[in-house]
Amino acid sequence: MPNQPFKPEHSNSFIKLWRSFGYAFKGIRYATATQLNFRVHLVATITAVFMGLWLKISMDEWRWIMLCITLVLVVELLNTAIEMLTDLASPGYDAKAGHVKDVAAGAVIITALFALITGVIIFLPKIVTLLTHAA
Ligand SMILES: Nc1ncnc2c1ncn2[C@@H]1O[C@H](COP(=O)(O)OP(=O)(O)OP(=O)(O)O)[C@@H](O)[C@H]1O
Repeated sequence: MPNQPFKPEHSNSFIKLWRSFGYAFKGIRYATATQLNFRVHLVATITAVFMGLWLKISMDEWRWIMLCITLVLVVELLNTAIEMLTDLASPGYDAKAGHVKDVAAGAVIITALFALITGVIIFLPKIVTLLTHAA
């Protein structure tokens, strides 16, 4: 039926919950397949986790790294959703549509800078110590 919101049928609440997980992972798979930026963030995430294990960072430092990873991935997913919604609502040129995308991109940059600075603060002194001891 046209103009009716799509609502899949659910026989019980467990199946409803299970399907919600499925839709969420479908969204993450879609972002991974279509968004280069999201794939770059995933590579950065894996690199940060391996560096954390290699450099034996403290539990407190792990908390900061996990916060950065979560923030960066969540903001990138929201940015992707905003971009897609903007393209749906405004397929042609519209200055406001451009501003919407620019503002969302601004949120990604701020989060990525926060993650970068946190990573430098945590990892750089340990790498310098390793290198000076190796020399
Ligand atoms: N409909 C539009 N009207 C006006 N300006 C737009 C429109 N769509 C995009 N823009 C401008 O072009 C920029 C890039 O848009 P685009 O949709 O290519 O996003 P992107 O950041 O390159 O993301 P991706 O490459 O992941 O799709 C936007 O930030 C905005 O400034």
